[in-house]
Amino acid sequence: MKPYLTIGTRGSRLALIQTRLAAERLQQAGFEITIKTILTEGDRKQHLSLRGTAGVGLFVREIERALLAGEIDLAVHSLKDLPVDLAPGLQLAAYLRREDPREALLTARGSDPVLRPGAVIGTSSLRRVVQLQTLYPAYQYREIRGNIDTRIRKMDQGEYDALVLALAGIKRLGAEERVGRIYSLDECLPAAGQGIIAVQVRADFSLQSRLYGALNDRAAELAARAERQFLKRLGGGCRLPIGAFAESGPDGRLAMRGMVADSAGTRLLRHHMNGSDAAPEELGAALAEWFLEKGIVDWC
Ligand SMILES: NCc1[nH]cc(CCC(=O)O)c1CC(=O)O
Repeated sequence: MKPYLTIGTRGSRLALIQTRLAAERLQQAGFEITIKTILTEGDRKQHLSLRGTAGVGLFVREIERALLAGEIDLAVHSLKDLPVDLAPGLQLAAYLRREDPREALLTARGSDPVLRPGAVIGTSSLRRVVQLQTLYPAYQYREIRGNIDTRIRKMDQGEYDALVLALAGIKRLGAEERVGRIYSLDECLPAAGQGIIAVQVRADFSLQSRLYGALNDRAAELAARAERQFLKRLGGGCRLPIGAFAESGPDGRLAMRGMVADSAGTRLLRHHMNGSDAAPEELGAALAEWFLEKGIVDWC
């Protein structure tokens, strides 16, 4: 196998940091790495609302096209931005160790999370709004677009009093000093795959197994497979706010929680189940089944 690999990634600062994490490990494993940045439709349309199905895969399709065309050998993604259905012929070969999956509140001063009633909190995620608005009803949640650095700048300019963002991205960007508080998983379940970096490749068993050996974290893989199966079973065109988090414990156990709400947040269900790390997809599917039996399809 050739020791040269070209990695494709989005060009955002976070995407490049994540790609370098993977690249350094591959260099240690003896590969020579070139990084190629790819402009995606999502990057071009930063200002548009990505809520609903319109946003699915916007950050991914051009990268998948480059993979299929052989312009790159692997792609590094934030798993939560990857649609459950990858382009035909492409697969995930490895999952990097999960960064903290929780959500964080960022304020301009970082240390002071006490906000006045009516404070404007920027988030683009309905999943975050429906979970947080019942706990913190005094705040106004307003949509915000752009990559993380752009969002922080908008807050510093006074457009927002605070932001809710994935702690994983904040940590990787080294912006922890902005974090005013961290929401527990009981307060706000993350998006499926949040905090996990995934490596996508063409079907090529030899490259896949070498990437798996050099990069894969088993706990992240189990969580990713359970959480993505949960999404897949709930999916089918209708985009309700969905949270999911799976964690492997002792004795081969896999524990998972899920949250599904309607888009107004008036109906919100949470449930958890245990399964086996020998069958992460089964656990994700069983948990999804519980929600489907509650009739969430009628919430679409
Ligand atoms: N949707 C954008 C996105 N994709 C990945 C991350 C952060 C890193 C991660 O969750 O792995 C973010 C920013 C955010 O949601 O705050």
